[in-house]
Amino acid sequence: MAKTARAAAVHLLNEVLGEGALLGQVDAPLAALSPADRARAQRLAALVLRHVEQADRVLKPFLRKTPPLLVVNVLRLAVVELVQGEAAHGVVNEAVTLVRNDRHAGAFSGLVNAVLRKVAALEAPFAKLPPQRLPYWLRKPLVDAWGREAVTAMEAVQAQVPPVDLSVKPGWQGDLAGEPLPTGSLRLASAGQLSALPGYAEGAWWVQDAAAALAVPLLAPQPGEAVVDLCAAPGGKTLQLAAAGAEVTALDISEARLGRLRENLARTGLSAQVVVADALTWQPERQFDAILLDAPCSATGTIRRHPDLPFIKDGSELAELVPLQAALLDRALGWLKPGGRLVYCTCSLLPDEGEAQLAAALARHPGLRVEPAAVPGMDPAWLTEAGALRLRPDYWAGRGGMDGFFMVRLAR
Ligand SMILES: C[S@@+](CC[C@H](N)C(=O)[O-])C[C@H]1O[C@@H](n2cnc3c(N)ncnc32)[C@H](O)[C@@H]1O
Repeated sequence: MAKTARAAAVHLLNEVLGEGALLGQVDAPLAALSPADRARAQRLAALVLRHVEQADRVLKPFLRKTPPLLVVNVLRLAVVELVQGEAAHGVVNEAVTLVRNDRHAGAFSGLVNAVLRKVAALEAPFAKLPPQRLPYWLRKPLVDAWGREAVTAMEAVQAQVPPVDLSVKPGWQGDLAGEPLPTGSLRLASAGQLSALPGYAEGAWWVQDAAAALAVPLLAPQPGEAVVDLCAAPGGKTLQLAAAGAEVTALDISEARLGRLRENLARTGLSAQVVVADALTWQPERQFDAILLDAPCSATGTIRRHPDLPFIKDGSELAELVPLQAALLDRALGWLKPGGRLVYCTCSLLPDEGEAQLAAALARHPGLRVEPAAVPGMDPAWLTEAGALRLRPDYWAGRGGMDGFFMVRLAR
């Protein structure tokens, strides 16, 4: 069992890079740690995942053969910490101890010591290296869609620790230091312990990426309107809909994820009717003024917040996701009242889950039309030719970027 944050970080890396586990779903290595050390372990693991490629390039000249994964991950963590300016003796000593204490890797402790002393003597070892590249299966379609320069800019943003964005309940007068973004979110440069911030206990705000927060303004829910949020959990968009005064039905197939949605509603004092169901078979008893379909997707727009994704996904799930998105959209369109509107969105950078999905839906549904996107604070450059919003991590790069999203408002 890991006794220090660094040891736990190495175990987390072993699970992600060796077993293909999602970083957020690995708990065992964290079990014996204090909350502060758990957070540090997760932060360190995420930091390494943002720089695996550079760390490996720095290490390569010093390794004749590739050591076992645990040793490699100890070395990667140490390199990244040295680059961050951590004191060399502490970093090197703990790396050596971690390896020495491992039953299978103990013999490599001398190598670790020798390699890290050489790395510690280098000046700014990452300075001339490009940001970590996305894997080929993802990079290729992104370069085809957005161009090489844009993809490099996305990779540069994905290498940075992202800021924390909050959606604040309308009318809250509390005092929270942060950068008010043009679209209404509040951006915190360094969040620290969120639950200690003003307004947390009274549920005055919730964490939600600034790009994710645009789908609800695009739908523009009105007080008293009947709105269904399909694929609602964990509920960031449900909270926005409820805060706008809509009568919200929040549906999701996952009971576990809806548990988090219920907690979020309870903390913020907002209300919604919660339904556990498969949207492909659910039969609503009414039609809706507005529908939000935040469809399951590759989540490739969220890599800046989830640097583990490029290492565990291979694009194979798209073969199921793309038809599922189309089926959900076809079904949801049938639940709109005459004159109603639907927002379809995905946190994906891939046109197959966005622009192409829209074009196919317009071809399948004669009479369906796009209502060109207009949300407060939006940059006209985000608008596609078809009238949808294409949001990318490299937008607002100087401010810390935003998650990648596609969103479109449809009516018929
Ligand atoms: C992108 S996430 C939704 C995020 C959420 N809208 C938010 O803002 O917090 C997609 C959700 O779709 C749900 N989902 C996947 N397939 C579904 C289906 N057939 N019916 C209903 N929900 C589904 C997943 O459980 C997941 O919670």
